[in-house]
Amino acid sequence: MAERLLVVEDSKAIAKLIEQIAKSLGFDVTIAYSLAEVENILQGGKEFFAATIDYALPDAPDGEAIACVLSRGIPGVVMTGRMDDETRQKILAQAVVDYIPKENSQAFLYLKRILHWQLTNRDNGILVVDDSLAARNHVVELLKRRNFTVYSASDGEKALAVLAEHKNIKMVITDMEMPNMDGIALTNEIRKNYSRDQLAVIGISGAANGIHSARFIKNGADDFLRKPFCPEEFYCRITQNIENLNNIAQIQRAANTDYLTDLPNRRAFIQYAQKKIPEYISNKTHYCLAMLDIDFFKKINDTYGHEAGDNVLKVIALYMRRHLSGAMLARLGGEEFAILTTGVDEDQLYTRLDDLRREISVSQIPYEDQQISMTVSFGVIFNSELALAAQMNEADQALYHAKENGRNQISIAGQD
Ligand SMILES: Nc1nc2c(ncn2[C@@H]2O[C@H](COP(=O)(O)OP(=O)(O)OP(=O)(O)O)[C@@H](O)[C@H]2O)c(=O)[nH]1
Repeated sequence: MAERLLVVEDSKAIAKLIEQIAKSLGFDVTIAYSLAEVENILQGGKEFFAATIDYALPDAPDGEAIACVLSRGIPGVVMTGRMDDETRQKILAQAVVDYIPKENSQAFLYLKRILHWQLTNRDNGILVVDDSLAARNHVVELLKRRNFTVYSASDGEKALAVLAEHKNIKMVITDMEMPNMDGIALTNEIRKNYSRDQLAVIGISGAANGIHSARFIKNGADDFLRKPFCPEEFYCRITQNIENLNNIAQIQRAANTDYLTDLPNRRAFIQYAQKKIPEYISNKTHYCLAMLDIDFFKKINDTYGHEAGDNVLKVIALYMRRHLSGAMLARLGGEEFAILTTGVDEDQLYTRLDDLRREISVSQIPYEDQQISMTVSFGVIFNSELALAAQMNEADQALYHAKENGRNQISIAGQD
């Protein structure tokens, strides 16, 4: 269900603009043009995910609407035409998500980013580590305002336990001096298991000189904040580090994914298989590595066109996902796919592959006013202790035999 945004704004033109921005992010929008309307709407009992609040309204010239909205527990972003320091201080003294000076069109682009973050930040876990309850609570409260999922710990040792338990944590904000394990030791421990691509660490210290910031960074932290810090600086650093991580994750995903089928690509398959196969061997887990190749795919392209061929590749990927959930499925390139999967025994693994083969062989893919039929062949190797490259080679040889023997069948490596 769409989240609801309350837009408090006396200018109809600006309210319309904010409404458009919010709708582009999927919000339902309610507009209030005055404080009286805000009170009226809030009495109606509707739930609001967040609000944008114009600082000056005809019946609330001095920011009175801010307190009214915040008192209902609605996170508020203040929009203001005033740029003076007194107004800024007055706004920041309240628990607002942010304030945006309405200087130019950049203000509305920034508002869009803020609203987007409010929606997506809940997927980002942040762990706050500080032995001082008051300091910890202050940081936790700032993060909650921005809708992050927040965890806390009172020292480095407890922090490591929380981190191990919650896989959604993307950032650790740690104080320097703490009993049991201080911030530097914690950062060091974290870096033994989590790379900077996976987890950001921000150090905090009250020390007047810069010695701690340098130590934090040299021990693997990504950034540093000196106490006391103002909320604006805090949010800028948090957001920048989280955005960096998300950008890296996006790039990594793109580098490991086949654009057409959205399956892992060859590189991702090899990386995964190289890690998993030794585990299967040492745990004596039954597994197989299989190559799947579409039969006479060139003919499908030649008969129906390349676009129809692309569609066939996508459908094959769908069938694979449906039949082999939990398996590593990849498109190696062209019309060749790879499967790495575990099972109860060889028979069960074989049956699952054969079910997939059979379903594909009776399926028909509608294309324009025609139906495309297709079959696939498999080469498979079971429970091999060979190196990955050799196993892939064996499975390829078996696939070659399946093709030679008439296609639409499974050929097992090592069997004639
Ligand atoms: N539509 C489409 N075609 C592709 C893509 N990648 C490779 N192909 C085509 O896949 C076809 C593969 O042809 P062949 O290697 O001769 O194999 P085949 O026709 O399936 O014959 P067998 O494998 O022997 O059954 C070629 O025509 C490629 O152009 C793709 O991403 N999309």
